[in-house]
Amino acid sequence: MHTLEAQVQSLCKRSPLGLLFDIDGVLSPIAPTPAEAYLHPAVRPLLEEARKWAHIAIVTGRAIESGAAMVNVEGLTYIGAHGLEWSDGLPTQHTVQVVSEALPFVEPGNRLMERAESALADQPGILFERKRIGGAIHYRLSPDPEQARERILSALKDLVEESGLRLSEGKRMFEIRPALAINKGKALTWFVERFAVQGALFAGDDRTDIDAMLALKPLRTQGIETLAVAVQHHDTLPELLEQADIVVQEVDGMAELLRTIVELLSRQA
Ligand SMILES: O=P(O)(O)OC[C@H]1O[C@H](O[C@H]2O[C@H](CO)[C@@H](O)[C@H](O)[C@H]2O)[C@H](O)[C@@H](O)[C@@H]1O
Repeated sequence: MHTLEAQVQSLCKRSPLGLLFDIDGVLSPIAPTPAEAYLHPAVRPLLEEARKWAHIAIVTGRAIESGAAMVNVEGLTYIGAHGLEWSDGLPTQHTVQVVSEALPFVEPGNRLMERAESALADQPGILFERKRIGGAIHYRLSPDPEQARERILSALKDLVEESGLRLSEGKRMFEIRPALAINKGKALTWFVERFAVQGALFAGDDRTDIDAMLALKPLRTQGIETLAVAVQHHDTLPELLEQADIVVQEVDGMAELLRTIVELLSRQA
């Protein structure tokens, strides 16, 4: 069994190196609402250092503009909406590319969010987060989260099926997404190919991050060294932990791991 340190050391020797991070629950502690979430204070300076030696991607379920505004480091690849939106650098300074297959879902996604807002208008503690395509329906602030979850599911099930979109689930929220085979796994594979990286680390904490962890596995057969990092919280899914090579505790643990990576890379340089 390799120690965490040995695994990280071995990965950091690979060049080019790719480091890919989810945001919420990984670089940013979970907050009551999306707008209240902020980057862990140690993370920004560490990413600014790490980008000197590695290709870095921020792979988030948030709309790209929202995720990038939180991280706010130039020179990284920003990938939003689970792989649908891309930007080479901060979207305030670079063009956002939207995956072309997703464009026909813009209007249906808007309509579905409108219908969801009407259908759930009387449900307390629900927050609607609009995105370019579809959006998220949060129930973290609901007085009875389990009741709210069931109510959202039953209100949306038929609407979603009729619309050609799909529902996915995250922490205390549902997401309306295009019914396309584009996810964080696809995004990770594209990023690895694009920069021809020989080592790739992905860190995630939630259900949609499992796609990215699974996408690391076939890379190993191509000789690419990979590391799947699970950031564990009280509510972490066992399915995510099963796919992880290493587990760190909470966002503090992630920040510590990032510090270790930066120290290793700077020593090598
Ligand atoms: O892929 P991620 O970067 O982890 O994004 C996943 C979703 O994160 C956000 O929601 C989650 O974090 C919020 C702030 O901490 C929290 O209030 C909410 O309960 C969580 O589900 C974001 O708002 C979503 O758009 C992302 O899809």
